[in-house]
Amino acid sequence: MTSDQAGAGGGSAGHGPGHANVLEEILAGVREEVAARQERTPLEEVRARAAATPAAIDAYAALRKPGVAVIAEVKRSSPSRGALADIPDPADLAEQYAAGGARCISVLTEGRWFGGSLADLAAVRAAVGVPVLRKDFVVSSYQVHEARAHGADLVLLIVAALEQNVLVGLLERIESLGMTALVEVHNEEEADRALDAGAQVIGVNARDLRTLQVDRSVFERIAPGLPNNVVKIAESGVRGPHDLIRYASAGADAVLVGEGLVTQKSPRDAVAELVNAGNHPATPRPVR
Ligand SMILES: O=P(O)(O)OC[C@@H](O)[C@@H](O)c1c[nH]c2ccccc12
Repeated sequence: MTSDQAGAGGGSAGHGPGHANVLEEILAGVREEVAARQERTPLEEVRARAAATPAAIDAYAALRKPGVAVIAEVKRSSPSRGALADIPDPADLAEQYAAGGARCISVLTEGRWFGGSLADLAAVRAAVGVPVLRKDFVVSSYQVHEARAHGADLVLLIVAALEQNVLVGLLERIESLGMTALVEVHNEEEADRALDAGAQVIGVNARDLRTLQVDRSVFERIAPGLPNNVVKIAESGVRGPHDLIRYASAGADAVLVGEGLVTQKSPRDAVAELVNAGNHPATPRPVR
């Protein structure tokens, strides 16, 4: 077993009874949590809060600036690795990321598996001026309105979790609220579905959410088939500048990094090291 496969429950992490894979198990829990929140706070109330929130930042423009962008993630734990870091003050961590030059901050808001919350999102939003991503398993427009109400500029949509018509509907909802959708794929078929849906920002996750295995070559396979106007984000498996440069060589506009930052003594310095590698003249740039 490699270190990427180790963690809570070992190789069978997350395979609960009645679920074909980890993603299905997470989604079942998320649907329950969303229903419970919607009982407490009706959609109309969340909509009103979203409407009263300052306008979203243009994340597409931010991610297309020169140099490989670093998207730094606030991540306490994960199904594959278990507990990663305490993070008592997510706003402080986000400030360190921004000071290190992060172009964007990703905040896990899923609670059961990743230890995140919407309160973390709001705290990070209040602390930094760069775009903020709601990283969660979004399956309903209720969650999109929640994202905006807590200050998100970007919302993750995972193609493997969504029927095509739902993917299209959620993407339109995200854009209608002035936000940007980060559409996550893991294979060619999902990439085609993301493009068909109109995605402008596509994340290729090296981790298969069904099995939790990491394969960094997935980005190299999929990225060359994406049009130049699409922002290409390499997600997962960045442990240092070497991985960023490898992803950049395959056309990455940005890398999304969680574990490789939260486990560092100085997250600020760790981000700065990646940002410097992404700005280095020898680091390949995407062809426009
Ligand atoms: O910790 P890593 O290997 O740097 O990975 C970060 C990010 O890619 C990962 O957290 C992630 C990518 N897609 C997701 C979807 C849901 C939850 C988490 C994720």
